[in-house]
Amino acid sequence: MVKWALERVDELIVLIGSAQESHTLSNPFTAGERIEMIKRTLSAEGVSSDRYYLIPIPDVLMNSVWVYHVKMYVPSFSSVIARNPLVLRLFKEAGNEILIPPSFQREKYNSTLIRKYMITGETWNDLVPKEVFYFIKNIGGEERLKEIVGTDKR
Ligand SMILES: Nc1ncnc2c1ncn2[C@@H]1O[C@H](COP(=O)(O)OP(=O)(O)OP(=O)(O)O)[C@@H](O)[C@H]1O
Ligand SMILES: NC(=O)c1ccc[n+]([C@@H]2O[C@H](COP(=O)(O)O)[C@@H](O)[C@H]2O)c1
Repeated sequence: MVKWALERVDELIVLIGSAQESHTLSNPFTAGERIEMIKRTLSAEGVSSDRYYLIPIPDVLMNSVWVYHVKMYVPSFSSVIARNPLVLRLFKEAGNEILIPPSFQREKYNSTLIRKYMITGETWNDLVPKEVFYFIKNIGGEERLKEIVGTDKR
């Protein structure tokens, strides 16, 4: 997705959404951990860090003010790249230009499914970049998820 975007824009701002969340089933990793995973992957892929920013954005309770909240955290930008329907809707209503990237085998690369595999012990190493796989292994990510959902056997 980042490579697709960088073919179309000079500089990319990657938002780390729901940045306040961690240690939950849907967002098991801290914003800082997510930043590390993305940075390690992009570095291994030869993407220069001069071309992107990684900016954590906590959620707000009111969708109608979210775009203005995002704008407070990021440098000025010319267009928005997203697939999430709510994100597209909110930026469109705020008058921003939208670019919708293609789906890259979304049925296979599905975070909800990958987290499920981490809990059930099914193979997930081929569903994430290897830098992400080793990072999650090293921080005990699978154990964290299993403990959160209460399936850890200890
Ligand atoms: N294979 C893909 N092709 C296109 N866009 C993708 C792909 N995978 C993720 N995305 C986009 O990247 C963003 C993050 O997706 P990701 O699956 O990591 O988290 P998510 O949308 O929170 O999913 P989940 O709810 O399963 O955790 C989403 O906007 C999604 O549309
Ligand atoms: N009101 C809000 O805080 C608000 C609104 C729209 C999107 N978001 C965030 O944007 C992100 C969108 O995620 P994906 O692009 O990964 O689907 C999520 O983290 C979501 O919580 C937050």
